[in-house]
Amino acid sequence: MTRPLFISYEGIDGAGKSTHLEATEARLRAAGAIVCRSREPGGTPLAETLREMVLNQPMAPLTEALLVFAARHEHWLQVIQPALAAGQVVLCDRFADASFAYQGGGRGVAWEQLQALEQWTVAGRAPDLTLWFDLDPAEAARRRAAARSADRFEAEDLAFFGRVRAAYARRFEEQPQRFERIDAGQSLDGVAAQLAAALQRRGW
Ligand SMILES: Nc1ncnc2c1ncn2[C@@H]1O[C@H](COP(=O)(O)OP(=O)(O)O)[C@@H](O)[C@H]1O
Ligand SMILES: Cc1cn([C@H]2C[C@H](O)[C@@H](COP(=O)(O)OP(=O)(O)O)O2)c(=O)[nH]c1=O
Repeated sequence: MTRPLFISYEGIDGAGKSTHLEATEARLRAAGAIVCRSREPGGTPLAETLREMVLNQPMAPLTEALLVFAARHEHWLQVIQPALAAGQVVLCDRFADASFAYQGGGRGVAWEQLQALEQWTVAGRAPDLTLWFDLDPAEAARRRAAARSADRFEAEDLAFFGRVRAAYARRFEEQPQRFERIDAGQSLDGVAAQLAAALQRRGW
């Protein structure tokens, strides 16, 4: 595989994105791809600094939205665009859908404002494929509690994650051709099989 490809991983915290990123990376490398793996917020030194602020410091919802899109602009210019231009496959742990889900659904920032920021920062460019790990917030909270201590987002309640999940569903409905919805409530093997099938459906 030599054509450029941009894949994002999305879902509420604890849905299993990080667990399955590696398997997809191995599959694509085995198919001959040069893989650029990254994450948001982050992926450049400045964007990682912004990530620390967003994950740890209290701030207004709009400030949060401006910072995640500022980090995305840096990441887009310095990492994603050059990798795609070089014919690489970009695997990104979250992208703009996360801002619609968390800052839009979770915090209540207007959808139109987020759409304007998306145009400003990445010229509205969306991933070629978004793997949406969809999971019930209560199950996600159980998995997180067993795995790690919470940051500013992970400390939010079930109602917050219910709104985040609903906003992911809205993005899914707005751009269905770009998404593959993964039932993340299944076993590890079940989720892996869904991922493999999703990539195969698209010829990857
Ligand atoms: N399908 C699954 N069934 C049970 N536990 C899972 C499953 N997928 C992931 N986990 C566990 O849930 C926790 C959160 O997974 P993680 O990949 O870190 O989620 P995310 O990156 O989406 O926040 C980890 O401890 C992981 O081992
Ligand atoms: C990219 C992005 C992430 N986030 C949040 C969602 C996550 O709670 C957090 C970091 O994402 P993530 O990397 O999934 O966290 P972890 O390292 O715990 O696996 O940032 C936003 O609120 N807006 C955004 O635009």
